[in-house]
Amino acid sequence: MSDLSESSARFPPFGVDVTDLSCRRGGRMIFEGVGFRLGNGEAVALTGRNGAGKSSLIAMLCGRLRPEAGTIRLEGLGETPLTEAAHLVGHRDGLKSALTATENLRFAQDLLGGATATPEQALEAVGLPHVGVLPVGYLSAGQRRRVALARLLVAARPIWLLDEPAAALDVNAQAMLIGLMQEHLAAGGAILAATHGPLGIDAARELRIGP
Ligand SMILES: Nc1ncnc2c1ncn2[C@@H]1O[C@H](COP(=O)(O)OP(=O)(O)OP(=O)(O)O)[C@@H](O)[C@H]1O
Repeated sequence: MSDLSESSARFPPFGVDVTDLSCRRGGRMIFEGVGFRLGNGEAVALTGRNGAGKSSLIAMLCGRLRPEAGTIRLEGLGETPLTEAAHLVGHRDGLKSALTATENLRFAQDLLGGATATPEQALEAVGLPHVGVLPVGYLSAGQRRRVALARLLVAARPIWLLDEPAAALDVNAQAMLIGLMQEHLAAGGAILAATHGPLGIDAARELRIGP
């Protein structure tokens, strides 16, 4: 696996401030009064039982779901909105099955801007140096997840929002993911990750939502 630390961005000081956030879906209150702050070098492990609202909270941070109440503010990055400061690796990987892994990553790079690693470097970093030419539809679940994670590396964004990022990953790939998260934190990035297991980042704070 290649070391991307030399190409990692150094992110300027920033903070995401979430205050008194409530979520209602399908007419039902999912959570209320959630608040936290996330800044440079910080990781939050978002936990809670199935249906507690973890994916919904991430969707709110991405601007895909409107909060019932509360505020989400990004400070320190000038006019950049949170939607452009954050990378999302969600439940659905968002990859196009007919395109190769390399093409998917090039597409993501063009879309997201802020190019850092090349698609080839990113695939090597996630332990997939040989699958770049295959349509993503041919890849295993764990390989697809690795390609989705490689998207984090082809465009520099300070905030990573990860929804169960270790899903489908084998033990080696879980260690790779922890390494990528550590490099991102060391570069001054921040991570909020919904997880049902340990995140593998010692300094991560836990934010538990729901009952
Ligand atoms: N589009 C929707 N319309 C109505 N209710 C929804 C919708 N999407 C999700 N919900 C409900 O919102 C609640 C929270 O769902 P969410 O996916 O955020 O939970 P989660 O904590 O991520 O769960 P899991 O651990 O199972 O992934 C659930 O009760 C779910 O059924």
